[in-house]
Formats: sequence, structure tokens, C-alpha cells
Amino acid sequence: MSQSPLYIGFDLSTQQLKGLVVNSDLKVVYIAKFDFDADSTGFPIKKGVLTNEAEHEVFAPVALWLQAMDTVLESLRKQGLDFSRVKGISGAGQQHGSVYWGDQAESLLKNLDSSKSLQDQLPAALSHPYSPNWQDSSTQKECDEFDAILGSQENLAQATGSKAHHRFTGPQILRFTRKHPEVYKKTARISLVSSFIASLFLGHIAPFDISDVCGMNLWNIKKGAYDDQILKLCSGKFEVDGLKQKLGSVPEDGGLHLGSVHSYYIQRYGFSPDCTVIPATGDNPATILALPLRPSDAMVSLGTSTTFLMSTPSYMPDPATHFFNHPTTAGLYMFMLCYKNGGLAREYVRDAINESLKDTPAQPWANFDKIALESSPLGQKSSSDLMKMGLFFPRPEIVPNLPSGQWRFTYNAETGDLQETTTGWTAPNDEARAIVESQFLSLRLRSRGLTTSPGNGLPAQPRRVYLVGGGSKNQAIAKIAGEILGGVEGVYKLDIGDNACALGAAYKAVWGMERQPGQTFENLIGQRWQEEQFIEKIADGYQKGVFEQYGKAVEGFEKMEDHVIQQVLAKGLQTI
Ligand SMILES: Nc1ncnc2c1ncn2[C@@H]1O[C@H](COP(=O)(O)OP(=O)(O)O)[C@@H](O)[C@H]1O
Ligand SMILES: O=C(CO)[C@@H](O)[C@H](O)COP(=O)(O)O
Repeated sequence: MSQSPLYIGFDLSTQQLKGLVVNSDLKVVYIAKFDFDADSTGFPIKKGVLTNEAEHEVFAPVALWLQAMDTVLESLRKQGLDFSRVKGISGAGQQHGSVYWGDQAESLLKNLDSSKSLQDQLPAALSHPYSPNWQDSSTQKECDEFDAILGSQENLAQATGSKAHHRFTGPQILRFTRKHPEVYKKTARISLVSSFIASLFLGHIAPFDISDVCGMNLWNIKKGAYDDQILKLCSGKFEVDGLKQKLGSVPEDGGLHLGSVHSYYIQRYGFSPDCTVIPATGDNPATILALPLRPSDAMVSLGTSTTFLMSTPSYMPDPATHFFNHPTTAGLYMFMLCYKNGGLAREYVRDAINESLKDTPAQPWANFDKIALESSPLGQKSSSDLMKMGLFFPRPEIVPNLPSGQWRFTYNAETGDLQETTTGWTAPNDEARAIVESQFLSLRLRSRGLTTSPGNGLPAQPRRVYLVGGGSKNQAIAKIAGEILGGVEGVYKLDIGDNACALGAAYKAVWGMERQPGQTFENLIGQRWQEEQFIEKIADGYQKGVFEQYGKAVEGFEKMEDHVIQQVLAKGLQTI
């Protein structure tokens, strides 16, 4: 059997842990998955998390992840993986989640005993058994303080890449100092989910990753350092130096060799002592590493949430969006939009359509897709008809910051007249196309400043649109995505669809271990990338006429959102 090297990427997401193994040619050779709800024992979780609704808290038991890690490694072994061939390990962690370690952590990590499981040994290393989850929205007060600390939301976004968000780790830590002051005092170190993965394999606490640290509202991206004023706020009534020690330093190189794998893994699974741990990053930064993404390409992850990702040399922060350091390439940034209402919101419409037809097709999306494709863009029979558009948020939304609700409008693109009305709407059928349009119009509205003309007099748009995640299987969604976002070369889906972030993490390990001095991630992965095997074109992108008509709709869409925001504020309703 060939002894060529292998690399593992772990994806520690909200609902599952995956371990994906690739070879130096970037081909996937093993995948193991541990579904938290289905496969764990002893945790009263739902969709991977626990909730305290009274305080809008969402959190996950860290011991669950320890159980998952040993089980995934065991499952890879059962599949036949020869761990001695694994030369590098990296990972992708759900963003913003934090792990609180006690003062025994370093010693317990260092002395891991291979005859016992991680779950038997490491809960004692934690000062707090839970990790706040990205769906948590308990930190409104703290977010207000973060938004004010540099004078405005705009200034905070300029410094840290984002305005304050409930889920971001800085506001979460500040709340922790207030809710659990005694535990905070006893906390020796704080990890992100990404650096937690690396810590498990290193046997000591790993530093934050240069990209994932930008999901905390604490890191000044331009200065390449923590922002002292914000750290002071975040430390609450405690010493700022204490917080600095808990956070630790942040190395710039995303391919850094953090150290060799701990003997626990050598003895228990047969890893080689020279297997090296490379910094794990956030799940979204890892997703853009699943292919040699060019700055003119866009990626849309259609999972439970929808995220829109671009790699760009421009740093243009705005309170409505996120900028992060690129996980591998200095001088590039990652642009991101993150929506809570993605797959779930589409599923509501899908189910309403199936119910109205009294049909439960074997392929549950069949009716939704047929109706979406038969409906004309924006519900217009001719270009002078009123455009139909709406917002469909079964859950409170992040972009824009609105409570749950549904709003339907008509828009006259000639006069700019916008009317809130359900007249002319046939529910649920008109909603199939309208919900997909609504989601993609929002993406186009917020990403238009980052796209440029591909030449030949064509309007600004991405070169390609790549779809990943569960929804990327859907041809109807792909077609509408191309009509709205454009993409001169078309809309593509990654062969590995649902496993993009684990794949990106594995590629990060390949790059970290096999790069030549100075060789960029894009260069190394680009050289080994086999386009015809790894991606598939699933829809056309730019279509003259339709793209321009949707351009007019974007203006109406922006007006519609403003209208709804004003309406919500006037009613004194709380945004999330
Ligand atoms: N054929 C399909 N058409 C549209 N959406 C789909 C299809 N198959 C799966 N999905 C959606 O994919 C989502 C799950 O995607 P996945 O990437 O696995 O999510 P996660 O964010 O949990 O990793 C679900 O919300 C589901 O509605
Ligand atoms: O909060 C964000 C990004 O800001 C989310 O995208 C989380 O990172 C989601 O992780 P999973 O859905 O993969 O668990």
C-alpha cells in the first residue's frame, strides 16, 4: 500500500462533527460524521444545542464535542484509515463560540492518558461546561456598549470588520464577566471553537487563528492587534491584562506548524509522531479554502443559514456586513454576509405548497421547484408590470436586524412607488420564487460594491458563483441565483457540496505542510485542482435583460427593507 501522505480536516459545526481525509492530490479518501442529536449519549440537546429562552441564550455542552472527537477518530479507524500516514491536521469550527478553560487545563491536556477517552479526562479542564453558540442573542446590552465604545457602529466595523453582533465573542465574554464573575475569575484561558480543535490535538492551548479572531469584535484588523479600548470594555470590572492573558497572542501565518500531535493520538489511534497541527479556522473561512477562489468569485453556502463569501483585496467595512482576515493569504480579506433565515425559511414555503397540493412527493422539493421555475421573475408578466417582492423571516434575522415576520410589497420600477400589499399575491405559490428572489436580491444589494465589470462592456458581477451546502443540490435555486447575481462564467456546485468546510480545513493542512517557501494557498491548490472532477456547472449566470431587470428590483428591495425597519422601529418592536 502506498505510504503517500494524508491530511485531516475536522468540521465542528452546530449539529455535527465531521472528519474528512484527503491525499496530496486533494482527493477525498475518507469521511466520518458524528451527528450530535442522533449519535451522542447523555446530552439533552436539540439540533446540537441547549437553550434558555428566558434569556435568549443558546449554548452547547463542550463534553459533547469531546465524545464526538473520539467517536469520529474511531470511525475513521474502522473504515481502514492508517493514521500513521496522516501528516497534517487542521479544522473548521463554528464561528464565535468560546470555550472557557480552568487553571488545570494545561496540565490535563499535557497529561492525556490514551487508555481513557477525551470525555473522561477533559471536562475537568473546563471552568465552564458550555460554549455560547452563534444563535445566542442574549447580549443586546453588551452590543450597545461595543457599538458605542469607538463612537459609532461604523467605527467599530472599521476597526474590527463588523459592528457588534450578539453572537460575536467579545460581547459574549463581557456578558460572561457579569453573569458568571466567579467562573470568569477562575478561567485561565479562552479558546474559540477553532482553536479548541487545535488544542485537543496539540495537548496544550493553541492560539487563535488570524481569520477566526476577527469574529470577536476585539481584533483591530488594520493594526493587526487587539484593540486596547475595546479590550478594556470587554474585561468589564476585571483587569484588562487578565483578559489579554486569557486570549493569548495571535500568529499571522495560517499555515504555521503549531506543533506535533500529542502522544494520546499516537498511542490510541496510531498517528505518527511527526504529524503536525496547523491552525484550525472558522467554518466560513474554511469554506473559501475548499477551492482556489479568485477575488472575482462569489460563494453562497445554502445550509441551515445562508452565508455569502468572497475573497477580496478591498477592505470596505460597513455595519451591514463582515470583513475578516483571509485565513491563509496576507493582503486578502474575506467578505461575509450571514443570514439566519436560509434553508428553514425556504422549507416553510415548500411545506405550505405540498400541503396546499395535498401532495408528499418522494423528492420533497419537486413542487416547490416546478412552481418557482414556472413563475415569472418578480411576478411580472411584462417589464412594465408591478414587481412583487417580500421578506420572509420565520426567525429573527441578522441581515437586516429585524424580528421574525413576513412582509409583501409591490414596486413600480418606473416611478419608484412601493406599496405594502398582498393584493395580487397568491399564497403559497407566488412565494416559491419570491423567497428565493428575496434571499438573492439581498445578497446582490450588499455585495454590489465588491464586484467589478468582467470587461466587454458587461455590468459589474462575479466571475463565477459557487454554491455549497444542502441547498446547492437544487437546480431551481441555482437558476434563480444565476439570474439575480449574474456570473459571467456561470453557477457551479462543488462536488463535495455538504462538506465544503471540512474539505477547506483539510486543504489548509495540505498547504501548511507541503507549501514551498512563500507559496500562497491559491497557488498550491490551484496547481493541484482538477476542475472537471471537483466542480459542476449547474446553471447559467449572467443573462442580458434579466440581470438588468433584477438590478432595478434591487433598488426597490432596498427601499422595502428600509420601510420595514422604520415600521418596526415606529411600533417600538425590539429588533433581535
Ligand atoms: N434539494 C434541496 N433543495 C433545497 N434545499 C435543500 C435540498 N436538500 C437539502 N436542502 C436544505 O439544506 C439545508 C441543510 O444544509 P446543510 O449544508 O447540510 O446544513 P448545515 O448548515 O446544518 O451544515 C436544509 O435546510 C435543507 O432545507
Ligand atoms: O455565525 C456564523 C457566522 O458568522 C455561522 O455561520 C456559524 O459559523 C454557523 O456554523 P454552522 O451552521 O456551520 O454550525
